Amino acid sequence: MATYSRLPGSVALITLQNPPVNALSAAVRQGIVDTVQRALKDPKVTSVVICGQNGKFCGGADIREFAGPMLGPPLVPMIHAIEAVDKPVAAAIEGVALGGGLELALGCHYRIAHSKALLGLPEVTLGLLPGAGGSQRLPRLIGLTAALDLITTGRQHDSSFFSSLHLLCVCSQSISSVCVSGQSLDSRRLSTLPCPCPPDVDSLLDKTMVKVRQRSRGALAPVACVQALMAAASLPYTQGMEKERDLLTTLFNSGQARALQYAFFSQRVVGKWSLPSGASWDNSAARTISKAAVIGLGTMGRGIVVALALTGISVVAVETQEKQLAEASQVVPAMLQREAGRRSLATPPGVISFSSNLQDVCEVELVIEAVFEDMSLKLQVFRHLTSVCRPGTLLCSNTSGLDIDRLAAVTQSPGLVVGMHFFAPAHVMKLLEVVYGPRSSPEAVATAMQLGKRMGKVSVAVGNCPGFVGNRMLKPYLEQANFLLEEGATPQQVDEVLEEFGFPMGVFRMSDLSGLDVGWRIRKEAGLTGPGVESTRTRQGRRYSPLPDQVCEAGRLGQKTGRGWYQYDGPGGRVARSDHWVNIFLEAYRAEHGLVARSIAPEEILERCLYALINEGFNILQDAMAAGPEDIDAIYVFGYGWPRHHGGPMFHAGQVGLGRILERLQHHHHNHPDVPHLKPSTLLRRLVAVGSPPVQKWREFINKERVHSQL
Ligand SMILES: CC(C)(COP(=O)(O)OP(=O)(O)OC[C@H]1O[C@@H](n2cnc3c(N)ncnc32)[C@H](O)[C@@H]1OP(=O)(O)O)[C@@H](O)C(=O)NCCC(=O)NCCSC(=O)CC(=O)CCCCCCCCCCCCC(=O)O
Ligand SMILES: NC(=O)C1=CN([C@@H]2O[C@H](COP(=O)(O)OP(=O)(O)OC[C@H]3O[C@@H](n4cnc5c(N)ncnc54)[C@H](O)[C@@H]3O)[C@@H](O)[C@H]2O)C=CC1
Repeated sequence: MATYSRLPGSVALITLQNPPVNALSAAVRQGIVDTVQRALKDPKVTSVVICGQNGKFCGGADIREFAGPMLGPPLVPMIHAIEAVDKPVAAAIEGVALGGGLELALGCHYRIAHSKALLGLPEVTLGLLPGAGGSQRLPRLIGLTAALDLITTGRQHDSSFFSSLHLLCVCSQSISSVCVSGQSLDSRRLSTLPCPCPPDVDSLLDKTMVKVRQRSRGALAPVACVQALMAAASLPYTQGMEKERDLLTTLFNSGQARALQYAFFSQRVVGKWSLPSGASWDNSAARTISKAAVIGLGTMGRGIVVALALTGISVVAVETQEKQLAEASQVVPAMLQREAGRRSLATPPGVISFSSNLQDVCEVELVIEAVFEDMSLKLQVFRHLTSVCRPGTLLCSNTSGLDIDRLAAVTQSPGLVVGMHFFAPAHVMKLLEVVYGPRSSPEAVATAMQLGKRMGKVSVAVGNCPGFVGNRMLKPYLEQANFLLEEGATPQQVDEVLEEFGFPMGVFRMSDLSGLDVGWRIRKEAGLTGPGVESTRTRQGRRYSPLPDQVCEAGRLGQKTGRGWYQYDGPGGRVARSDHWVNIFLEAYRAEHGLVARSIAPEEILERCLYALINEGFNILQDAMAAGPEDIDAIYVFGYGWPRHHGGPMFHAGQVGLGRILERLQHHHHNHPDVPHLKPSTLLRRLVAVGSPPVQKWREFINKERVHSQL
């Protein structure tokens, strides 16, 4: 709702009230319409101020209402009516003015903001465009060039940024006084202004269109945003608004908008974690960490040190290899400086000390181990840590998938051991899997989750199983990609199909970037390859492709060696080019194993890679290794480049139709009975049997089925 009060004198104050962010629900919109009418009718009122309760102006349209029928007064005529009134209306912005909130402010005649307020039009991130006049009013106020950038990226900025664009009349530490009465409002109605455009407007629009198509392949909203701004640049306001409405209607009814809105809420759902034990975010206290240590300063350890230091935590960084230590002590401060600059932090706040002696971690409150993926080495490090650290120190491992319980078992306090699985580069990637074992205490989980949040990560609590959630699902995906090569595909063909779907990189380009030795080491650790293991296409009772092992044996470890599934300009090169060597190698491999190459359709490539991964997601939910589909989807969107406009693998399964996924898995499993990952999961079958409920209902269904022992 919105409340009305008369300030001493002649100012009417309208306060939006809809905690936590005063979103424009039907009730708030009705409140605005009613209170503006009241102010107009009151002869004593000469000006109106609109503000938000609890120091927040408005977080935009109420996203929760998008799923139901539109009730209450529509936003566009409401804002238009405000702009048309003959008493000056000012928006007094504190906290946030986002989306529809900023559009409301653009309909007001004046905008003043607290210096710490955050403003922006993030609709594109929800699969929409600023459809309450924002795409037409903003460029008329700040010019086409700046509006294109803001609307197509959805970026949010503080008041000083918007002051410099003349969007705000006042930006100060206090917004208690506004004096706007007695001046002509003609020039204050943004819909009446021309849209300032640069001389090369067509070229600007063309270039922006190319850029947005490259940046988010297959996403509809950024393209529609550019089209709406083209209309603002070339059409009168009324026609521009018609274009805005048409584009918004198309977007609003698209699966992409539903996917992106689901992704918004998933990110928040995973913060409200709960464990099978009943421990959860609201009943488990977290410790605040101020001193931490990182063990092993390779690829991951360096990034983790930077991520910790950026939050103001003092870090002891330990590395046993002299050369690695010397290199890290040069590289890490530079990485820290660069990242602090990128985040506009004046000076990196945390203090880092480098050491080759594990004894130096004795004073810290939390340790993150990031040594090689080798269980016996990790056990040795954990034994050592438990003997040198103070009692009560949290011991965490960055392992990609090894058993956290085994590590916990060699320590004095198994309850204080959890996995903190970062993603490379650890100071940049948003995802953190927090891995709990049966003995991990709620306090340890809560502390790791909160530490992740402090580092700006999306932290997801996951159970302890090989590969945890993300890598466990990646395994069948990679496996299918390798099988497709055996059957006749090339790395480029597979990558093109996956990139067309929206992944920033196909599976082979991604593997080259991560380093092919990472998986090789894991397969060796699992006894699947290495000296003494026979080079057959069946291992441990199931189909196995030795292709990636043989590529590594040829010294091709990906970008780092300048050769992998592709060739690069040299070690560390970034541009992937197809490599004749790979084609010859694949032909020789197929001949050796009596395989006849066939032409494989893009649909088969996509189905086999994605549905095998999704099927494992259902197995993970069934095993209670993830609390719900949102957890899996957040992991894939934030850690594995799953295109956000497809919501995440589990959401995508719902969009495709669970019946269809089941039918295709059955088909592929029939053709490849020696691939257990293609056998449809029991949970998937159960969901189809009960009529394929929407993804939002799965958590409840799974819990019920578990109680009745159906899973
Ligand atoms: C605001 C934030 C920056 C706050 O961040 P933080 O403090 O970190 O808190 P959070 O945990 O993120 O959030 C707290 C809490 O609030 C909930 N929440 C936040 N924002 C919203 C919101 N806008 N609506 C509802 N709920 C919100 C959040 O979920 C949390 O709750 P919890 O989940 O229970 O924990 C940050 O939250 C943020 O960035 N929020 C999003 C801001 C945003 O994106 N705003 C834009 C919204 S879209 C918009 O405004 C759209 C438009 O302007 C277009 C006009 C729409 C017109 C209507 C549709 C008409 C359709 C016509 C065509 C169809 C016709 C036909 O079919 O025929
Ligand atoms: N590289 C990746 O993309 C990811 C790796 N991981 C995991 O992170 C861990 C580290 O991986 P990377 O950084 O890639 O390995 P890396 O090989 O780049 O670095 C490991 C470092 O640990 C050091 N080290 C070995 N034993 C040590 C000891 N006893 N004490 C101190 N330092 C020691 C090594 O000298 C080396 O510098 C592994 O468990 C890996 O599975 C997790 C996520 C992603």
